[in-house]
Amino acid sequence: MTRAGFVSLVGRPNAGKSTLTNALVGEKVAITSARPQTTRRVIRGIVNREGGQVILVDTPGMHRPRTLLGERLNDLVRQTLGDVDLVALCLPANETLGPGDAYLLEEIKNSRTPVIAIVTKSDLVTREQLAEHLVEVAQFAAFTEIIPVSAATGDNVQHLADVLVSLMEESPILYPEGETIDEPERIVVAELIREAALEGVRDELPHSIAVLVEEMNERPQRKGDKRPPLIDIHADLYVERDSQKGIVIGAKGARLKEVGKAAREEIEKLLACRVYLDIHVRVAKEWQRDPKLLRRLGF
Ligand SMILES: Nc1nc2c(ncn2[C@@H]2O[C@H](COP(=O)(O)OP(=O)(O)OP(=O)(O)O)[C@@H](O)[C@H]2O)c(=O)[nH]1
Repeated sequence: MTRAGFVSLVGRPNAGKSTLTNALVGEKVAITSARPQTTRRVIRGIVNREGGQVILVDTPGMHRPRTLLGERLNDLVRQTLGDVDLVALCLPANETLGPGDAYLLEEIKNSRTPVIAIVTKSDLVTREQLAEHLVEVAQFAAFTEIIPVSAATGDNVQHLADVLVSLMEESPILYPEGETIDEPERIVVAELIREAALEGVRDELPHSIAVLVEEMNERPQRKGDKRPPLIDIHADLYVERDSQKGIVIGAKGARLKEVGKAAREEIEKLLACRVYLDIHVRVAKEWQRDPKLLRRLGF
């Protein structure tokens, strides 16, 4: 008999949730970033082990809602918590426990879902510091399990995967094996473009970029052509102000060209195909407060 179920990784911004999701799934599905609050969508990865399967839900970082977007994010987090079999609270080994963690823990308790602690980024501290941190975490709440892990070095990642599976209910596997992404490709592609567009200009454009993939079509291939299929992708990149449009495009379009190249390479890796990528930069004033546009952007 196998075990299977849904697990939600939660934690304050930058706790290492996306990186850990990638390490567990073994493929780039969630978008990692050196900056907080970039994971805007619930992206699932599927972990297959001998004993069963865990479907990972990567939740956005919790933060105080400032805009409509923020409110939706927090709704999403709450909705996710009640919907899963297990919540794993990610607590970075190199940071002290804080009010943010207490707030999250309270939210999890309200959802009545079982909770374990994952102490992330274990490679960033000494063994002594890690031991001290584990004691602190044990005193913080009655976790079913506390597991230290490093997504960067891979240390303990496989053990964590086994523990997650062992905590699931007995169940047949929920998704066919080999399937690793439970997310429309367009959304993942949009995230890769957004990530490339933010590279190097995060301070100037904190949360002001959104990407919508308008079209994604495979070109008919000539008979006998052995190359990977070619996919045409047309995407709109939304900024809030004209000045931001200038930043994204750069002098004579140089920066947008680089963004397009970086995004294209990532998309080609992900989809194992060739990509023709066309990005249009548009100004949508206050898009974060526009419910209609937010809905179109998938929030
Ligand atoms: N040294 C080290 N760095 C890590 C590890 N895991 C994540 N990081 C780094 O920590 C930063 C944040 O990681 P993310 O995975 O984006 O964090 P997140 O919790 O998904 O962040 P949000 O999207 O803001 O919610 C990135 O710069 C990662 O490279 C780890 O195991 N070791």
